[in-house]
Amino acid sequence: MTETVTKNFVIDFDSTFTSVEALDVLGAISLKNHPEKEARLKKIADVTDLAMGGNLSFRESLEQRLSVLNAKKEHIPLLIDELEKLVSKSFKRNKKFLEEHADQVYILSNGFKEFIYPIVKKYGIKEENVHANTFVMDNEGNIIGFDKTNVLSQSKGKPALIESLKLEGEIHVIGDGYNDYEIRKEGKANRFYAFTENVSREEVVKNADHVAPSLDEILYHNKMEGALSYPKNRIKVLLLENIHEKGVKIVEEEGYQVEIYPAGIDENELCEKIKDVSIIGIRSKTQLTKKVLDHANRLMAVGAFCIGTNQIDLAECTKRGIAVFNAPFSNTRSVVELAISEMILLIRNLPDKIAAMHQGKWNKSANNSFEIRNKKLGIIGYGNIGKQLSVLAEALGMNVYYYDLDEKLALGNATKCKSLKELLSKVDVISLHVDGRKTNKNIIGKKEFGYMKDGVIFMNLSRGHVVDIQELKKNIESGKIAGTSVDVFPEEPLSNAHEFVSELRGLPNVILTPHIGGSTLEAQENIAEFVPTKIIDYINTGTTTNSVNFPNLTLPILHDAHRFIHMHHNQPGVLAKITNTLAKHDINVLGQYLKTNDTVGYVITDISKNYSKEAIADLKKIEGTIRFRVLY
Ligand SMILES: NC(=O)c1ccc[n+]([C@@H]2O[C@H](COP(=O)([O-])OP(=O)(O)OC[C@H]3O[C@@H](n4cnc5c(N)ncnc54)[C@H](O)[C@@H]3O)[C@@H](O)[C@H]2O)c1
Ligand SMILES: O=C(O)[C@H](O)COP(=O)(O)O
Repeated sequence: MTETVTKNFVIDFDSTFTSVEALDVLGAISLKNHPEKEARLKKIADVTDLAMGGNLSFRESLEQRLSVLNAKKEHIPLLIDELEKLVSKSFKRNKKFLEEHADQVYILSNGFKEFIYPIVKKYGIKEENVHANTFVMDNEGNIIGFDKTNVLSQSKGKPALIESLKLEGEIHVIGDGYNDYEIRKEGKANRFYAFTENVSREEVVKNADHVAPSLDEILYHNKMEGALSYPKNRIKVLLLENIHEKGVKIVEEEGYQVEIYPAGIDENELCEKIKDVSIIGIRSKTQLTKKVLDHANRLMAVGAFCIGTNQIDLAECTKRGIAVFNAPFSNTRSVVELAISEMILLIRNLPDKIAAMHQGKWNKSANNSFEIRNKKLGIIGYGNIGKQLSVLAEALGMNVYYYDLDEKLALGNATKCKSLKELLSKVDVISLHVDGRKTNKNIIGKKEFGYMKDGVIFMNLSRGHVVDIQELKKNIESGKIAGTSVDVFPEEPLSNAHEFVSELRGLPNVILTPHIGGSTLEAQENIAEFVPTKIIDYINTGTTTNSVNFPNLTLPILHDAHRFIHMHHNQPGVLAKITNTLAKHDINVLGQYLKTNDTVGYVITDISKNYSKEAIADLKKIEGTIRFRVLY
């Protein structure tokens, strides 16, 4: 039989249990109306930093800080109120762990018991396990010093105190300061965790046995059950292509490790970078090919921070149990506004007129300038963008015609065309809004240009490969097409530093834009909020709402239960095998959810917490299993 060793957790208070230095907060309270408030607060913070980095003796720092604080007894309840709100997030999250392990949890602080104990007792921590300094006050309640006989007010006080406790078992110290590391340095602890959730000090991190960005990490490292099945700081996120800062902030605040990159990266580089990444965020440029996915050993989710997902090998993602999310509506309006503006510019021949003006040519004339009112607009692809364009164009007085592969409801007075040929031969302005599926390659080529009316306006804001560029060029040069706008190209530069190469450069009445249909700040902000929220929900609860490749399931939040997430190839008998395995291991099912699509099945089982490791092993072994994970 293996003997389990008792683990004692010795936790620092300031900037560890709480996210701040208590004396800084006390200073903000006690110096509220003091004329030297700012200078004194700065002095307190500077002195704290010097001491925490090991560059000033603790006693000296304490004396200096108390002397400028001007604090009184009556400030202490106010300080407690403030600090209660500032308990570190991962300590708040793991309250249950602290309560359940109250005998092994100690607070060891050079701060003051008068405010520490009232806060930590709410987390089940015992008074006798709280070791800290105590204030000395005068008769009027002014804080005039501290108990100098307390070992914690002396240099190397923490190791000395730990020694005096004569704890049985291992001692694991958790803290952000050099004085916490000193316990380990003096040989009084088995491990020192540099706690970096609130502050990271080079000198401390450098000496740590383990750097812990959260309490979850420490519990996971010790194989102890905390609030989370997996520490968020272990989840690496790679965000490419200049994703809006709001998106970066959301994933950072979730506690993930985030790396950002301003542009797209090529396949080989991506193969390297993606190896230990759990979540990748891309836009339209980054190609997530089978080769890249072959290197993605840990990938759980892909966020397409755009509408199109043709740059992602969705089938391969599904096969590997990687959920893909996009932002299906967040930039729709931006594309439509650009399309409207461009058709007005083109029908009035403005690109050439504007260019001429810049060369000093004044060409005032109504020749080849028309209104869009009463013109026929042909929309190819009547999806979200196509429909939105239909509504706005009609409001401007256009007669709308559309063609879509699928049956679509005609909005307003729009007229459905039975074939692409019918649409192309009827309309004055053509706007392409099909999706980027592979079979849409060159759907507009020689034959299709041949169906179009002379003097037509042609616009592509969908995907580059859907138009045969050589044929487009010929038809512009021949004058058949009177005006063109192209926002998307078969080959696009990887970043703003690369040259844009295209045969369309320099042609008359042609607007070329650098794939910016969806590039408005409003759209980018909406996308940056939408996509991470879906991914975080998926990671935390298994919810797949809005996933483009997984069956969509919206799941309840887990309360006091564990969740088994089983993803498998859609083949007969898997659900029965899951049920049998659960029964075989006597597992109490609290709820079950199932959804399948053509290729995969997604089964969620919420269960009581008691189950064996063998049950998990058996569930993973079920034939057809793609991915299995446990959440709590
Ligand atoms: N330029 C940009 O910056 C920008 C921004 C956003 C979206 N887009 C692109 O715009 C396109 C449309 O986006 P959406 O949100 O409307 O997509 P969507 O999926 O809602 O609509 C696409 C529509 O095209 C139809 N379709 C597909 N192939 C067709 C074909 N060969 N003939 C006729 N109809 C066809 C589909 O049935 C669907 O109704 C996508 O390619 C998207 O990637 C570009
Ligand atoms: O699919 C999209 O939403 C557009 O093509 C925009 O892509 P982008 O985010 O790369 O500009």
